Amino acid sequence: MSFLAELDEVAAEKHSESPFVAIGGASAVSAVVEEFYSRLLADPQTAGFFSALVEIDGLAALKRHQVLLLAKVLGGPDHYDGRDLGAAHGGLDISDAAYQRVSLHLLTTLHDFKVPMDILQAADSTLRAVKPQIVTIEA
Ligand code: HEM
Repeated sequence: MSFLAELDEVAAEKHSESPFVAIGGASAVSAVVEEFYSRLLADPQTAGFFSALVEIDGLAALKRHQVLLLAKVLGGPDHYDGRDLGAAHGGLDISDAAYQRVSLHLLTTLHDFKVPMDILQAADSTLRAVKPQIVTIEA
C-alpha cells in the first residue's frame, strides 16, 4: 500500500474529525505539497536551497516527509519519520527573510486549495512556533 493510502486508512479509523480529513486527506495534502515545492523552486529567493536535492531525487524524499509532517500537524495520523526540524535545517543558513518567504508560500498554497480560515490560522501558529528551529542566521 502506498504511504498516502495508508494515511487515509488510518485517518478514516482514528482521525475522522480532523482538519486532515476535512481538507481532503492524503491526496489533497500531497497536491498541496507538490504545488508548494513548485512555488519554492520558481522563486529565486528560495530555489537555491533545494537545488542539491532536486539533483538527487527530484525532492521525492523531502516531499514525502513534508506530506507526513503536514498530515500530523493537521491532526491526522502521525507517521512522520523525518528528522526534527532543528536537525534538518541547522546547516542551511536560513535567514528570517527566507523563512518568511517559505511560510508565505505554504500558507498561500493552502489558501489556494480552499483550506478554511481556521485551519490556515492554526497552520500559521505552527509555522511561527517552529521558527526558532529553522532560522539560524541574522541577515
Ligand atoms: C517554515 C517552516 C518549515 C517547515 C515546517 C519545514 C519542514 C521541513 C521538513 C519536514 C523537512 C524534511 C526533514 C527530513 O527529511 O528529515 C525539511 C527539510 C528541508 N527544508 Fe524545510 N521547513 C520549513 C522551512 C524551511 C525554510 C525557510 C527553508 C529554506 C529557505 C527550508 C529548506 C529545507 C531544505 C533545503 C530541506 C532539506 C534538508 C536536507 O535534506 O538536507 N525549510 N523541511
